Amino acid sequence: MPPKRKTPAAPYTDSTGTAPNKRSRASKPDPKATETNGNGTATFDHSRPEETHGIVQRAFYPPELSNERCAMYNSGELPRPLAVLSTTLSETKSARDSTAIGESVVHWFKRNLRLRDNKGLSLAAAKAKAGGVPLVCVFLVSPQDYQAHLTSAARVDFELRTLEVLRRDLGRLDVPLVVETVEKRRRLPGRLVEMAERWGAKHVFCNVEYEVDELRREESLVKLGLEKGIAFEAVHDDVVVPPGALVTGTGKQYAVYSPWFRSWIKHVHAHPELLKEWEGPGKNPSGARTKFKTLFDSKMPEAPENKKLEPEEKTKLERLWPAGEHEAIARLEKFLGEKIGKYSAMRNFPMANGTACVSVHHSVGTLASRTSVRMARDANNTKKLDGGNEGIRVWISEVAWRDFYKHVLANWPYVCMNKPFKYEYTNIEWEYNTEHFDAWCAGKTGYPIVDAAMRQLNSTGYMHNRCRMIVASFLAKDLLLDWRMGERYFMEHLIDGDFASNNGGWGFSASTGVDPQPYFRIFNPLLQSEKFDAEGDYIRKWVEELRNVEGKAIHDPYGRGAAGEAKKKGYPKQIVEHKFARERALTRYKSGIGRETA
Ligand SMILES: Cc1cc2nc3c(=O)[nH]c(=O)nc-3n(C[C@H](O)[C@H](O)[C@H](O)COP(=O)(O)OP(=O)(O)OC[C@H]3O[C@@H](n4cnc5c(N)ncnc54)[C@H](O)[C@@H]3O)c2cc1C
Repeated sequence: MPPKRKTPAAPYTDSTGTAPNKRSRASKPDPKATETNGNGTATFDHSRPEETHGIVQRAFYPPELSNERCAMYNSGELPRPLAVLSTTLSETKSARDSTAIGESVVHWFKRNLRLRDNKGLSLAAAKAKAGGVPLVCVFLVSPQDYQAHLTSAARVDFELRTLEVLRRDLGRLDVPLVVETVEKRRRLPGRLVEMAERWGAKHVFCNVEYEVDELRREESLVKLGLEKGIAFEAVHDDVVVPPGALVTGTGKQYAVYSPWFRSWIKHVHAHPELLKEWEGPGKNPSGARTKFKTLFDSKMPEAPENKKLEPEEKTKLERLWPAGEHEAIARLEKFLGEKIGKYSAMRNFPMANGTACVSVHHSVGTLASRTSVRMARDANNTKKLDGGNEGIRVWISEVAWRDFYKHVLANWPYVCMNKPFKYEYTNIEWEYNTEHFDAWCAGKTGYPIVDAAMRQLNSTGYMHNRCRMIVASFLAKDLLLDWRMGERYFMEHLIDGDFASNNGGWGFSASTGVDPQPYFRIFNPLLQSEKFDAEGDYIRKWVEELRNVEGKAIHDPYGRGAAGEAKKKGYPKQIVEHKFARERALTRYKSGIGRETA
């Protein structure tokens, strides 16, 4: 039975932020509605804030993991899901390798919605070609996965638009793309195997996803497949360097970015094949269209009801974020040709338009990070990842952050179970002030830079990286709200929502993640505003109430002589005072760390 709680479609406000932001209230689950989980058993614990505030989604998951179990993942007493999948793949290798070709080969698209440079697809196409059989492609829409993973309506829409492009491109090669909705997520592996059987396929390929649910699903598919005589292959594609490949001198996984990045560079230079471009699929044998006629004719499903955008939101996002891999490559080429040289100098200024804006493509997989890194390397005069053009070097190091957070996710899987990387920080006593949370969501905190950023997110599904850091720090440190509420809000609104990068970014900003900086590094929102939006243009763009405010008053209208104008336009006063909030955060963090788990 599907979970009862519905996550409403994310509304997109205009730049005034005055459109009713239903979303912020709706993000808090109705306790009554979550009494029943996906398995039909009542498990909601009203005494636990992480449940009442929708951080742990009991409709899909067990209660918050204990610190003791986190420690067991670290000590190896509990096996990591990626290790379990790898073991199953190696134990079944000979059985899979000796599986006969069948009548077709299947590629299962997930977050890799492109033909170009797609490892799983390339291997599937090569297998089909060698066996002289058609390639058949499939994408399964899973509404329960969208809910469990808090996928934003903007992203669902982007995915479906991308699938249209993919289907058109595959059709030109006489390759069918079947897109089908599977209502119950538990049914998904069985449905995929049924489809393969129906198409006479003995080989199914996909690219690995590193979230725990997905790794476990892939592992079950390897076993289930073999029971039915089907070889299921899951390969590394979403990262440049597969998780686990980089270890410290003492054989441990890196938990700090800088040494990890030096090791990443060395590894990629030593293994240039990691950046090789995977060949795209060729044309299917003649006869594929006749044999699979019904598959070519199948209809594209609509977004699930609770993930539908309003028509005007849809039109706006289509214009802002055109879908498909051709658009992704065009954006990347434009950035490499025109902007990358100044990336290092401009990347921190939200109004500078100095970044690539390709995160949605990396996230949905219309662009492989491998492709991005290779193309940037080739544009460098050293033809290497380091040295040469500073902008290129720095941009590659930013794309590498994406790999880094996937490695963190694979190596510390409890970050995917609502626990912070520093799990001992679970015990910090957070505020669960819903008025503050709602003000943050709606961009009405009285801190113009925070409000501008939140309104950019609510309006476009995107926020500049510097602003993501500012608003995340503000939520966790100034409002002292449980950072996981902010993490959730981001996932429900970002078009580029990616679990690993989002969780990593929030952990970094809340000092609960893989950041060697201590918790007492607290952003001052006013100083951040003055430094990164010195003229206030970003604020004026997004906070309509302050459009007429001139000079330095834009950063703090009530404190710098623009109170009359701000009040007249209905702009709120600061909901907390930074100095007080900073001291409160320092005290709470200090006393929370080391406290015994409840
Ligand atoms: C609190 C917080 C939450 C975030 N949530 C997400 C998220 O859900 N999805 C997401 O893709 N990024 C996330 N980021 C990272 C970053 O903000 C975006 O990737 C970036 O703003 C995308 O813009 P761009 O494509 O112009 O980036 P560019 O600066 O051009 O960088 C190129 C690419 O490198 C990768 N990248 C850059 N910075 C980071 C980073 N800090 N972490 C991981 N990858 C990075 C992205 O894939 C990006 O497209 C988050 C950061 C923070 C601080």
